[in-house]
Amino acid sequence: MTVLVTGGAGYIGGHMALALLDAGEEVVVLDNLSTGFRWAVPPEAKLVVGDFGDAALVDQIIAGHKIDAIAHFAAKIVVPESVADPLSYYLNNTAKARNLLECAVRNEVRHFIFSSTAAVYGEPSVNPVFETVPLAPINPYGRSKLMVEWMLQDVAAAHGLRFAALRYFNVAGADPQGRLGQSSPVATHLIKVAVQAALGHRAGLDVFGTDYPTKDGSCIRDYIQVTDLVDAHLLALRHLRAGGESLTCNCGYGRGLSVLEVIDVVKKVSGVDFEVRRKGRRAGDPASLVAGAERIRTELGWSPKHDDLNEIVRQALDWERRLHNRKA
Ligand SMILES: NC(=O)c1ccc[n+]([C@@H]2O[C@H](COP(=O)([O-])OP(=O)(O)OC[C@H]3O[C@@H](n4cnc5c(N)ncnc54)[C@H](O)[C@@H]3O)[C@@H](O)[C@H]2O)c1
Ligand SMILES: O=c1ccn([C@@H]2O[C@H](COP(=O)(O)OP(=O)(O)O[C@H]3O[C@H](CO)[C@@H](O)[C@H](O)[C@H]3O)[C@@H](O)[C@H]2O)c(=O)[nH]1
Repeated sequence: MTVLVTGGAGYIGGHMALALLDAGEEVVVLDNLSTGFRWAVPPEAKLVVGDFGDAALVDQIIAGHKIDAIAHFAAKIVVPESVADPLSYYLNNTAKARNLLECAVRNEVRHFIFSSTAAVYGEPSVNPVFETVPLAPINPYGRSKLMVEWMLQDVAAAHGLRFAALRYFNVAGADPQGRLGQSSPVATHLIKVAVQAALGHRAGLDVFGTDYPTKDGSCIRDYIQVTDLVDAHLLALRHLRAGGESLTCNCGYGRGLSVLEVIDVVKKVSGVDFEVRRKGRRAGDPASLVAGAERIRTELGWSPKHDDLNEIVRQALDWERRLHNRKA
């Protein structure tokens, strides 16, 4: 059996391709390389360069490779961009996901793993936030993803497909073996940006908002290491293949860290006191977002192995150095 990984040339999908191959699975990556990289796809995986919304191409891949599961990572992921250009998010993340689901149904692919996001919660009134709270995304990115969760529920009810919708909190770190990491030159993620500042690859860091109602005024997030995250996908795949019910789970540690705390750890681990500028709030940022993290442990037996922020930052630093050297 073969797993189709959409977005497998990107950050998280690339780690998933590695993890699947490590587990002895066959992997086909479908990626249009809009933000991903050809070199990020492991050589043992087959790479098809194309669009996951291209139904004829997806039909052909499924038929040609005995695909029994689709792990759907491909998406546009930048929240402020989704505010400025919502229709491109509803096309890429929602409308094309509908086409992909139609292909899955038509070709009787029974298992579907979807990269959802904590952005479906919007600005939760209580943290940690559990899967059962009412969903109220506050930006087009979150809405474009929530609509896919709804489609999955409806498709699962009507057809023989079962799904795992995994709501990632803030993904960080890199492959512990140093094979891959976050590679986008324009990434906006806090740990990535802080590490680049520490290595002198960008001039310092702006803290977006220090007047939030939090312990130190900066935003609180739940940072999950990328290998721990893809482990959850392997467990979800096993669960679905064993006949388990569809499920929706938060993926986080249940631990809130402030922006300023993260910056302190990056400074400590790197040994560099880079410039930090206190700026105004960034549009669309909720004050706190921490996972209620029990369901994934009880439903899938998941337990994290890399939940130490020092280790996560070390991995991100190591990867950033490698990336810089490979470009040089
Ligand atoms: N990074 C995070 O912190 C985070 C948090 C929550 C959810 N997610 C979700 O995880 C998934 C992966 O995110 P990432 O951080 O690896 O992003 P990424 O940009 O590194 O990867 C996305 C990949 O999808 C590909 N892609 C985009 N549109 C495509 C299309 N139409 N056809 C084919 N390929 C296409 C890109 O080329 C890229 O390789 C996304 O669905 C994202 O919404 C990420
Ligand atoms: O240069 C920076 C970058 C970020 N931040 C702050 O750091 C926090 C985390 O920001 P970021 O790393 O950009 O992540 P989020 O905006 O929380 O979004 C991430 O996490 C969400 C789920 O929680 C996912 O849906 C998104 O795809 C993913 O980018 C926020 O308070 C930002 O304002 C800064 O202060 N300075």
